[in-house]
Amino acid sequence: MPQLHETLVPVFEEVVARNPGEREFHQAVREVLESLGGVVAKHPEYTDAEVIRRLCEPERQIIFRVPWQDDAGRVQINRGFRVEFNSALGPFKGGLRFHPSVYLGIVKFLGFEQIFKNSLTGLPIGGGKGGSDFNPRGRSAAEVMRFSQSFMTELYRHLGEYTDVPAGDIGVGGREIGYLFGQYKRITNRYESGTLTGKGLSWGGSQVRTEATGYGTVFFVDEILKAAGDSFDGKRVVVSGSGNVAIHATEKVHQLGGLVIACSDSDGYVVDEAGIDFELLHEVKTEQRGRVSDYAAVRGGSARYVAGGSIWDVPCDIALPCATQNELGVDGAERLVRNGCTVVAEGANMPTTPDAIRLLRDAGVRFAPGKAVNAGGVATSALEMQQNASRDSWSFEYTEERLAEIMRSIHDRCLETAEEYGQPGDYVAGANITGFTRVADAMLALGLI
Ligand SMILES: NC(=O)C1=CN([C@@H]2O[C@H](COP(=O)(O)OP(=O)(O)OC[C@H]3O[C@@H](n4cnc5c(N)ncnc54)[C@H](O)[C@@H]3O)[C@@H](O)[C@H]2O)C=CC1
Ligand SMILES: O=C(O)CCC(=O)C(=O)O
Repeated sequence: MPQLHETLVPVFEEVVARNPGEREFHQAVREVLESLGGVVAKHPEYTDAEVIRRLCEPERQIIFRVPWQDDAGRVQINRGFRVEFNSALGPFKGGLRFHPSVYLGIVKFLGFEQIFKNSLTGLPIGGGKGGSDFNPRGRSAAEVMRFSQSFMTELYRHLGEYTDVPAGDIGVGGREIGYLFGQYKRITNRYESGTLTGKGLSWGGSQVRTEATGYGTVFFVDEILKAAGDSFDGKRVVVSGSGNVAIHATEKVHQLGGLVIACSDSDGYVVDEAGIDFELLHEVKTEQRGRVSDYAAVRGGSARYVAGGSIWDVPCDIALPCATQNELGVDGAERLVRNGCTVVAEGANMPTTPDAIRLLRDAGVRFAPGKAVNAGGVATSALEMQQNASRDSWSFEYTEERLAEIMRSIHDRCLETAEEYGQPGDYVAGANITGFTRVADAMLALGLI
């Protein structure tokens, strides 16, 4: 494990002691602190003002009961969370995750990552995240609606376009945002569009928000390739997951001349040598709420379903983990390297374990972290807020060009910062230092908050 700068050792020890059992949160904090040695050495003012210790402590954490009734009339109780991590740059901003694995440590790791990601976008948004241990799998639309309404019945009092603005994440897409926004509007008697993003196009949503995280991921990889005089042309790409991010990453890879040959869900993966048909995948996974095994069954011929197993066994030039945290470990990384993969870029949040990241980088694989690569989703959410505030709506083409421009700028600033701190080509250091510096300077300017 890389050493921490001496002033950061007690900071990390304190994070572990004060947040027991929150493994993913410790992991996310450690990964950022490992990049900040050069920054604290150059800028003692950050340590003097305890900026990093303050950054590791959320401004506010909300945990609440979510009671709801299932279709059989039984009472169900879930736990809801919203961690409002840092608002130095703007209102708290970040998605809601509905998944049975959700607990405080997951929400805090996601909220912590979100601070630096949102800072990297250059837009005025702070960091937060929320969710529930509610499992939408197998639930009817009516059950999801009743759950979402109950969730919002508590959460609404903490939200607002200048306070805290949630969006989607795993298990929360356009349907759930609709139920949540409907309940917010009903309770507050305000059509406050800027309170949630990821809305439908006919009721305040933005063009490209649905596609933005996947498209942005691929725009970022395109910049990595261009920086080496290369392109997507003819590249074989493996994309894990098969949800919002994975589907739209697949679509954009195909538009740029690459071929996505595999995708997955938590039960198994599909290899499709003719290229994953993203429209069919969208139909099966998003519309019908099916599995990738259903995709293979409908697609027939070119598609082969593998139950269980690891998608990282599939030989590729570029790997895009787009499913969930810690899904790519040392075994998967070893296989990617052995099979000649040269670029790994994280569409998901923290999908690669620290050991796997080290292995990839030691083997010369260009590795880019989620907080930079997948920032296009939240950036387009901020564009949705701009449109809501000005009662305007932009065209698909204009919004996509803004997204592409933001991703280019994040990419270039990561490389420039990495160079400035003597780590040329290191996207992890570049993303962490660039994201940190903007927030840290704002925290210094705003006094002891
Ligand atoms: N939706 C967004 O705008 C953003 C999402 N992200 C991140 O991207 C990742 C995916 O999110 P979404 O696509 O929005 O969620 P989603 O709910 O639309 O899709 C998640 C997908 O991952 C699959 N999955 C879950 N666990 C898996 C496992 N162990 N192995 C393989 N597949 C698995 C699910 O079957 C599902 O297809 C998450 O890490 C999320 O935090 C990051 C930035 C923005
Ligand atoms: O659009 C947003 O506000 C949040 C997206 C998100 O949850 C993420 O970037 O991980």
